[in-house]
Amino acid sequence: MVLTHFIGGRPVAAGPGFPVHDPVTGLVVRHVHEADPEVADRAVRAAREAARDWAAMPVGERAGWMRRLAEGIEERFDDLVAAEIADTGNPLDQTRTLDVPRGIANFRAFAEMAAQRPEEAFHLSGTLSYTVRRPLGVVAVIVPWNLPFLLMTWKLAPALVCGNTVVVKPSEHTPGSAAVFAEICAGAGLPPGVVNIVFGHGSAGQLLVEHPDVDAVTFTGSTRTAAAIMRTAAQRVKPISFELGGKNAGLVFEDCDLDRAVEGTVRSAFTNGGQVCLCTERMYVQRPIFEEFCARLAARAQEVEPQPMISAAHRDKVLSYYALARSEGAKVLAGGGVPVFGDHRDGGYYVEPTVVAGLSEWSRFNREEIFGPVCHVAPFDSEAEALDLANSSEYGLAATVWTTSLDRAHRVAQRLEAGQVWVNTWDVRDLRAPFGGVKLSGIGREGGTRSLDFYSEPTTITIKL
Ligand SMILES: NC(=O)c1ccc[n+]([C@@H]2O[C@H](COP(=O)([O-])OP(=O)(O)OC[C@H]3O[C@@H](n4cnc5c(N)ncnc54)[C@H](O)[C@@H]3O)[C@@H](O)[C@H]2O)c1
Ligand SMILES: N/C(=C\C=C\C=O)C(=O)O
Repeated sequence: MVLTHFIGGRPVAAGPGFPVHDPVTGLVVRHVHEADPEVADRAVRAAREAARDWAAMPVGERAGWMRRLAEGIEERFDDLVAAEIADTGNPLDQTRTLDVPRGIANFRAFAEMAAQRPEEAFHLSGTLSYTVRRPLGVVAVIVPWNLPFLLMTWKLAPALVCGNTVVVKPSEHTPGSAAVFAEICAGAGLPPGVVNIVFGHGSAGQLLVEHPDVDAVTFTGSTRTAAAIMRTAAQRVKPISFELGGKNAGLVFEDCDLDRAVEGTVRSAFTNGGQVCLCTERMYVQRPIFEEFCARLAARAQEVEPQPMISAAHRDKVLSYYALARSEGAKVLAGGGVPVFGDHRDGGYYVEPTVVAGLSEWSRFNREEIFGPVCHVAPFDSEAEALDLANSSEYGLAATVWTTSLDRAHRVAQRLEAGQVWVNTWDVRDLRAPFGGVKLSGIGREGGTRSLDFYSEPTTITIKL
């Protein structure tokens, strides 16, 4: 069975098929149709045809549709979990407690935020100005493979509730949960054409970005791809929202709760095999506790259950950084290679959770996003030095600070060049808060009213009273 596109509320089997591999075993888990220009155009046309009626629907009614989609996700929970695991090899626990539940949370959160959002009004010299908001129109939603369902629904919920229709292009590595979601949309009776899903590689995404009838692009993925999308979108000055790569820093001060700092770093460095844009790849530890922190993190890294990389190519990329570290004289405190299981997983794309030290700040290892279960640990002496080290990156997505000093927590967090700073915790997400990165980590913010601002355009109407 080849996964079909979902256009105008119906399955569409068109375009050549391509294989998707199970990262756990390396075996082919499914085949998917690749969208060609005709398929992409058909999907955009279906979205356009549905756009007027969907935009005209009162926001309260659209919020009701978001709640129905959340119910549909709940009803198909196990199918979504199975599809996500088949494509990503993610652990069952993570998929059941994070990946799929966040899909439900995304739809419910944006249903409430949109339905309750006030409009603005201003009195001035005998006039009243008020705002109304209109959707952008047809939005291309292009998403990556690392948290496929979470990230797709993070974009879909606000885009839809604001009255846009969408054409989604999931990653070529992880089509399964999007295909189940298509069935959920059809099962809920969502008006045909409101959600369209086309599969394929980057070229399929490019077809959407360049399509003249796509009004805006929302993208989560690598900074490199974003640059290509930006060049294409620039031809028609399309609004873009970018959630991109990171090279996130963690600052561990000597006054921290060391148990919490070590456990928090185990999570922030190794969750999802380090394949989360928010993961920490650069750790800076105040010198008095540097040796103890390294020893404890290295010991814990050896207890972490290895998780597969999404593909053989990505596994090889991560291993190339392990080799680079060794070639540059790094001290490998834990991991650094490929785990041997002696079972079916030996055909998969696994790497060892790894901790290294002793590399220059300017090593490629410490400058480039690796996107694997690995971090480098370096000492620092002063707070100012720690901030300079953390802020030296071209990226600025997230950071963590470990300290028991309230003054230091606020002072340091406010000086970090990042879109999100966690203090004594990691990856706690309030969906109402702005989310996104600075520098090479993104353009714009999503989350809360920021998402509603991106997915709709205000008109100011001024009336003589
Ligand atoms: N900031 C965030 O919230 C966030 C979240 C998850 C992942 N990421 C980043 O995503 C990257 C990993 O994901 P990835 O490897 O799938 O990224 P990627 O950029 O290779 O691909 C992302 C998506 O874009 C599509 N694509 C590729 N080339 C395209 C083009 N020229 N035009 C249109 N679409 C194109 C891909 O098919 C895929 O669907 C990492 O850099 C990670 O940091 C960021
Ligand atoms: N966008 C979000 C997470 C991004 C994860 C990056 O891999 C989210 O939690 O809403």
